Amino acid sequence: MSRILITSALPYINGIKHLGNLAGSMLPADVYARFMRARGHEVLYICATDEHGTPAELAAAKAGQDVRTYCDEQHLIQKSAGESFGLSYDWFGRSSSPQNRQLTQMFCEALDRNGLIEERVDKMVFSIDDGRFLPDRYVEGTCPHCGYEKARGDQCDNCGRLLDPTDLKNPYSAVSGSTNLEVRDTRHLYLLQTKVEDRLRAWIASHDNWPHLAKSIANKHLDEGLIDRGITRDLAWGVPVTKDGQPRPGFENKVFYVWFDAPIEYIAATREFFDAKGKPDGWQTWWRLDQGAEDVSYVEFMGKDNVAFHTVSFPATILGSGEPWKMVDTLKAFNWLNWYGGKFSTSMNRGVFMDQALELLPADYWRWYLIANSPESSDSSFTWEQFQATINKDLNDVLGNFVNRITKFTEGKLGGGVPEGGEAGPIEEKLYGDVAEQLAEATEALETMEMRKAAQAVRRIWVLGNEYLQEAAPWTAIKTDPARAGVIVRHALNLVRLNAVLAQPFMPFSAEKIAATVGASLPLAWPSTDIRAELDKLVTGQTVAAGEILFSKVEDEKVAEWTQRFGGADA
Ligand SMILES: Nc1ncnc2c1ncn2[C@@H]1O[C@H](COP(=O)(O)OP(=O)(O)OP(=O)(O)O)[C@@H](O)[C@H]1O
Ligand SMILES: [Zn+2]
Repeated sequence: MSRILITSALPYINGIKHLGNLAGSMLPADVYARFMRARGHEVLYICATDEHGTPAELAAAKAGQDVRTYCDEQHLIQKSAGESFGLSYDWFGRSSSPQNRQLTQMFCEALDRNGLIEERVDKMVFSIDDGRFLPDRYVEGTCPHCGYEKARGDQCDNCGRLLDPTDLKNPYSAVSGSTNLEVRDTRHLYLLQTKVEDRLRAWIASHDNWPHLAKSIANKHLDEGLIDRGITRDLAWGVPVTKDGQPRPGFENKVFYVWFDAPIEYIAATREFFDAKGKPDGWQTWWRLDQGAEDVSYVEFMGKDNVAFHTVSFPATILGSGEPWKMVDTLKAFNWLNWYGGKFSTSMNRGVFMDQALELLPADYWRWYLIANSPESSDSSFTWEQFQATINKDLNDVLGNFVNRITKFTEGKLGGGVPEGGEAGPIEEKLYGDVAEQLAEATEALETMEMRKAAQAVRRIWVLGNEYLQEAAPWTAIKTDPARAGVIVRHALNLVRLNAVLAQPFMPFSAEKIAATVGASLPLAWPSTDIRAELDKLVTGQTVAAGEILFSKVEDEKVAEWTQRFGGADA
C-alpha cells in the first residue's frame, strides 16, 4: 500500500464552475483518487476554493456583498456542487483560511531570510476618484495588441495576451468607470526566481516521468527564461504581508498576489483537514519530508494555463524556502474542453455549468462523457450531438443493455439466483483472455492517468459482455442444456459485478446500482489479473434483481431544447 496525495487545481471562487473546469482538473483527479482507493492505497484528495484576487472582489461588489460574505456563500455552493457530482475530496478547503494565511506568511519570511525577496518600486495605475490603486482586473481599457476595448489589466480576453495595467490604452476604473487616473509609484515584494533558476532546472530535469503536456509547457517556460515576480498587490482582500510575524512596514495596505498564496493552500487545506479531525500535526506526514512524507507520492491535476504556476512559481517558492517540503512527483495537465470550438467562460456565462448540468441529467452521464472525451492530447469540443451519441451508445446500448439483459433473464428464467454447477468451456476461456487484456490496459492507463484510454478499455469490456451473450446464447441453451445455460449466466452475472467494480472511478452512483443487481455493495476492490477468479466471485444462489433502469436515452427533442436554452453553436 502506498500513500498518494492528490490535488486538483483550485476552482476560483467567482461563481459555479463549468464543464470545462470539471473536465480539466477536478473530475480526472477524482477518477484517479477513486481508482487508487480501489487499489487499496491510502489516498488523500485535497481541493479548495481559490478566494483571493481582484475577480473575487469585483464579483462581490457586483453582487452587492462584502467579499467575505460573498466567498462564504460561493464556497458552500461549490462544495455542494462537487458533492452532487460525486467528487470525493477528503477535504474541500478555502484559501482564505487562517491556516493558509499563516503558511503563506511563513513561506515569504523564509524566502526573505534566504535573500530571495526584494522590495522594488513599481508604476501602478491609481484612481483619484476611487482613492485607490487599480491592480490587475480593477483597470480596463483598450488592448495595445489587438485593439479590443474591454481588455483587463492582467490579460486581454480577446487575444489572450498577458498585460500589465499600465499597458492599456484609454484606461478606466472597473470599480467606478472613472478615467481620472494617474500612474503612481508603489512598493512591492519581488520573488527573485532568477536566483533559484538552476535548482528549478535541475528539479524539472529530474522529472522525466511527467506526462507530455505538463513537461512541454514546463520546458517552454524555462526556455523563455525566468523573471523575478511581483508577489504583492495594493489590495485589502488577501493574506497580509508580514516580517518577523509583524505587519511589514510600508506594506500595511497590501496583500500577497493570489497566485502566491493559492498553491500554498494545498498544504494549508491538508492542515485544515487534520485540524478539523483534532490531529493538528497530521498534515506534516503528508507534506514534510522530515516528518515522514518521504513515501508519499504526490500528483497534481490542472488545465494547461495553470502549468507554469505549478512547475515554476510554486516550486520556486518551495525550493527557495530551503525547507524539506514534499514536492509534486507527477503533474497531469489537460488541454481545453471547448464549447462548440469557442471558450467556456464564467465571466461571459457561456457553456453549461455544474448546477445546470445536474438539472438536466444525473452526474454519471456527465462524468462518463467528460472522461471518455477528455481533452488530453488536444483540445476537444463539447457539442450536444456528441454528448447525446455518447450517452445513447455507451451507457444505454452497451452497458445498460448488457446489465439489463442478463439480470432480467436470470429473474425470468432462472428464478432470480446465481446458478451453480457446470464447467467453463472454450467460449469462457476466450472471454477470460479478452477481458484480461482490456483490464490490463484499463489498469495501466489509470495508473498513468490516461483518461480516454482507460475509458475506452472499460467500454470494450462492456462490449465483450454483449458479444459473449450473443455468442453463448443462454436463451437457446436453456431449452436444450440447462447446465450449460447456468455456466453462461453465472459468467455473465460475474461480468456484471466486474463492471460495477470498473465503473467505480468513472460513475460512482451507477456503480452502486450495478453492484446491487447482483447483491454486491461498494466499495469493491480493483480486480486482480486472475480473471478466472474474478469471474467466479458471486456466491451461487445469490439473489439477482434487475432493479430500476440504469440509464435513459437522450431524445432528439431534448437536444433541440438544450441547444436553444444554452445557445449551442450560436453562442
Ligand atoms: N475549458 C476548460 N477546459 C479544461 N480545463 C479548464 C477549462 N477552463 C478552465 N480550466 C481549468 O479549470 C481549473 C479551475 O479553473 P478556474 O476556476 O481558475 O477557472 P478559469 O480558468 O478562470 O476558467 P474561466 O475563466 O472560464 O472561469 C484550472 O485548472 C483551469 O486550468
Ligand atoms: Zn488583445
